[in-house]
Amino acid sequence: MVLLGGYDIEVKFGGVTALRDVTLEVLPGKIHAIVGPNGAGKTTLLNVFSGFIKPRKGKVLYQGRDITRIKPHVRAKIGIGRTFQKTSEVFKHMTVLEVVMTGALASIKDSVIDIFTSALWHGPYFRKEEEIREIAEEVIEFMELYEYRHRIVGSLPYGLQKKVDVARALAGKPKILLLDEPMSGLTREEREDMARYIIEINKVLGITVVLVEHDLSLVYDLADVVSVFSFGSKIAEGPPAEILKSEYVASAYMGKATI
Ligand SMILES: Nc1ncnc2c1ncn2[C@@H]1O[C@H](COP(=O)(O)OP(=O)(O)OP(=O)(O)O)[C@@H](O)[C@H]1O
Repeated sequence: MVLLGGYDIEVKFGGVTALRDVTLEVLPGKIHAIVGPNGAGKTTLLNVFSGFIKPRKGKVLYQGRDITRIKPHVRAKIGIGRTFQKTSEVFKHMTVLEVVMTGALASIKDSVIDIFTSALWHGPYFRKEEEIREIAEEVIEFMELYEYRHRIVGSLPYGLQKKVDVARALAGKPKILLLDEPMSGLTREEREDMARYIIEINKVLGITVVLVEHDLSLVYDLADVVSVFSFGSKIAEGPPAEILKSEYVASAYMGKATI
């Protein structure tokens, strides 16, 4: 059964068609990479999956349910987590622990902490905060961020900021994690480190991963399936060993290195 699927998706920004009749199905347990040149529509598709962009046409199904009109925070609650290309300005001023705790809020059943209730009776409020902190601490441990947990995110090197964003998304206990270029701007060593976490997230935690990535050699090593986008359309899909060697795909990259 398909875990998350977009069907005949069309997105336009003014005169620009960012996605044209795109259908993409993500199977559970896989690492599904999305590649393509700049402006191909990769981030737009992640935004459609996570609910930040509503498609003009088409629908999004999650575990067989139509979620096309469901808001991003609700999608996070039902198991669709995501990271962003850039760390948000808000998160930059918070500590690592605080940022990861905001992610954990999504995994708590009733995450709206009711100030009124907490003023009357401290029990539920503190239990929830404790639960949130526990989830955050677990994820911080998993991502090996312990020594940085009280550091302000904006003061950390870029590679660590990317790790914090992955940790924030993981704390929401997603069933599927949408990673938007988690390795861009990282050093070779940091990229290898991030690749290791992605494998662990998938194999150890059992989380399905959708990975938007420019580095084709990493995709070759990591992904079970790769979808290639060009000018808003999906032009190829299949196992990386087959797809990334095709002449057609190479020409879509217009001279960019393939494997
Ligand atoms: N908010 C927006 N307003 C206007 N145009 C947009 C917006 N977001 C994306 N676009 C346009 O839609 C097209 C697809 O963009 P998108 O960011 O999805 O591509 P991408 O494949 O993720 O590229 P990159 O690899 O550079 O991140 C591009 O032409 C882009 O300029």
